[in-house]
Amino acid sequence: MNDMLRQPTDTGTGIAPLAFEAVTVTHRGQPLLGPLDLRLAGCHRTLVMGPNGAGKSLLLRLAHGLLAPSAGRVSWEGTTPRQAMVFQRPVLLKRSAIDNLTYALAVSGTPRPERRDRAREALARFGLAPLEKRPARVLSGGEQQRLALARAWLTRPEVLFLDEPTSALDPAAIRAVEEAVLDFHRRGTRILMTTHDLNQARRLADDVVLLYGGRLIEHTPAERFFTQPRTPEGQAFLRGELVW
Ligand SMILES: Nc1ncnc2c1ncn2[C@@H]1O[C@H](COP(=O)(O)OP(=O)(O)OP(=O)(O)O)[C@@H](O)[C@H]1O
Repeated sequence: MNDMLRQPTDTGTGIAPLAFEAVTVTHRGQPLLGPLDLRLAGCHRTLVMGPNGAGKSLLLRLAHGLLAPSAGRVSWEGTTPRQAMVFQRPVLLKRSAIDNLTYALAVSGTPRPERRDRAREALARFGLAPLEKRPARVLSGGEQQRLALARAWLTRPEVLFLDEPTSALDPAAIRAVEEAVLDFHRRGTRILMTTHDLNQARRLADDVVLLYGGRLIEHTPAERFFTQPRTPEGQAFLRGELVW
């Protein structure tokens, strides 16, 4: 095939859109989320915001396929992309930092001779080189989060989900996570991330999804959301007045 005609692989433009259609989640007959419709396309950084209990984590878990909707449909409009998810409290194996990474590489089919070098590169990239032999579970919160990001980095996800990845971190660690998010995006990864931090959302978002009481209130370009939110709920949220 002529190279000029080939779809670029590093811009994220080829990532299948993700569609939520009339999606609801109920628990013992009680509605938790929806019904909601949402479509995420392109290679954007979408920040999901809303008060405690609004349904942000549910939305991410649905998107990543960790939870099935009670009704409606969550589907990729095309080839299901490679995905990774980073949680507020990282889920790490009871092994050394480097072994957490070589294990992920083994699972993703990387030949054994390449694994250690690639894991070391990722550790260095996330400032963890001196800690490679340390048990992952004794790392500090910020170090664990960087290890989780390093692991995600190695799998070259086309879509990265992050659920409140910085809520327990100090300012330097928060900055490291935000820089990593920008690096993923520069490499062509679509980002879907929840946060409670308005300033963080201002720094990172291309567009904002606002949830409130399990309902999708608005999905708005960031520039517009932070200056002229479309809804009264959006306006109240920015004033810090939207509570559960
Ligand atoms: N497995 C579950 N069983 C029952 N209820 C659940 C379950 N998971 C979530 N919920 C409820 O669904 C609602 C939305 O939860 P979710 O975790 O998505 O909120 P959130 O917006 O991420 O909140 P926070 O900002 O506090 O993390 C909450 O009322 C929660 O109690």
